[in-house]
Amino acid sequence: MQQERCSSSDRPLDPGGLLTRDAERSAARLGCAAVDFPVAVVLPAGGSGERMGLPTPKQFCTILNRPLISYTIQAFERLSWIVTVVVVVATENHDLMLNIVRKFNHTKVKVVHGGTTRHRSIFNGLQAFSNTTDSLTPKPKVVIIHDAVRPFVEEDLLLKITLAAKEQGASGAIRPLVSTVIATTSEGYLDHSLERAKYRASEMPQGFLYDIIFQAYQQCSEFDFEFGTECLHLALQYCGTNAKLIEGPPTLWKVTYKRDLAAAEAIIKETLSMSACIIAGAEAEAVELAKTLQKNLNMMETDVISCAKESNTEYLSKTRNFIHISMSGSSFSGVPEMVKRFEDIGHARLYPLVVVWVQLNMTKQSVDSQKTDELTAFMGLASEVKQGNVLLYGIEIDHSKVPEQWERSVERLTQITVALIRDRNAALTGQLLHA
Ligand SMILES: Nc1ccn([C@@H]2O[C@H](COP(=O)(O)OP(=O)(O)OP(=O)(O)O)[C@@H](O)[C@H]2O)c(=O)n1
Ligand SMILES: O=P(O)(O)OC[C@@H](O)[C@@H](O)[C@@H](O)CO
Repeated sequence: MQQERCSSSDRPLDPGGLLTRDAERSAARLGCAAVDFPVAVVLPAGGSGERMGLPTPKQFCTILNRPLISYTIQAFERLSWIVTVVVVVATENHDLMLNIVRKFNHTKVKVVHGGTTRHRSIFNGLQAFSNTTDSLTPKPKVVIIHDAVRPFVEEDLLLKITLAAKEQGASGAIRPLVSTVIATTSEGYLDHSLERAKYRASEMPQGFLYDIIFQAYQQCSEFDFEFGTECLHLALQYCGTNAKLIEGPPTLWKVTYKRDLAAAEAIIKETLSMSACIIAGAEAEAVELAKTLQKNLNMMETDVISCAKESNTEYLSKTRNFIHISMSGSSFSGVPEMVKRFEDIGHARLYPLVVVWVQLNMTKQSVDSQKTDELTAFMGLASEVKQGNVLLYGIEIDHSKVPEQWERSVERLTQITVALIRDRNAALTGQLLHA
């Protein structure tokens, strides 16, 4: 079958690195040689998240059943030129962090203990590389320091930060200020305001020649350790190294308050919903419905394939949303087979997959015991595959010879499908909705 896809030139950037695979593509895009020196990462994650106001430290709060820190780790781990990711956690969270490393197969991670402040935690992280006997933490040429609660960091920016740190000794991401900065008097009145255009917000990631930032931390004062918040300042004050500043995208923000967690979830769901694979089978009516659905799903990048066989593995690994169109009467036997293939390639390890099973009824369906049995079996299958992080939904649509009726049904099918893919709500799995 001719594979067809909708164009999606306005496709948003991939802020969480959820879809892009390797920095070499970005290196090529940036026109720069791939990184040919060792680069490591330190993710300070030893805080308690007081401003989040939740019992769980924000770095361990989950989005789609996965801790926030795992998204941040993945944003670095997927890059072939990053050797090690040192995660710095509070002692009491050591085992929790090791469980996350195991569950999500974070192979480049080394866990070390944090300190009472962010600077102390970062220094502890840097010291992990000074123990050269450990093969997992060889001393890097450049070290990237990045708050563990900033899950969205793109390959392109990381390359720019790394190459600038190599050349200049230090580099940091910045963003325009949204609010004006003012100085207050001790009585709580306005003393003066700063000219906003002259200032920027210091964000993460930041990059350093390892020797420079390690030396700065070795020299810095107790006051810096206790009250400081800026690594770039330490490099300048103690090593005379002036950081190159690089403007980053809006998605660099730090998850600090509850609203930030909701925003992060929305961005992740939006990123996961940008594409879909429609499996149509061979029946003419199913193929026709697949093509109409593809046309209607013009906000997504879609492929239509005949069946989820090995030969189409490339499609199965490219998206996390699958719409399986079956003629009524055919059981959903294709679903377990497809889910097994997902398991074999570990496709649902990091993100929940959505399978929308569309049943195209060519004749009016009677609600009888057979139908009830079918529904019960479908709910059972949905419950089973959910264990493998696959969300299985059902939609049935009655074929109609009346064009207007059929068009309305297909429109409803489109809307329900988009809603299920976007929301990934586990509570609706196993249901057989009606378009
Ligand atoms: N002693 C500390 C304090 C903070 N951090 C980390 O530094 C990053 C940025 O700090 P912040 O947003 O202030 O985190 P918290 O200190 O946890 O937040 P709060 O100030 O609201 O308690 C976070 O990933 C946090 O886990 C750390 O590693 N060690
Ligand atoms: O002060 P907090 O610990 O809340 O957050 C740390 C931030 O200040 C820091 O990540 C950036 O400003 C870059 O230095």
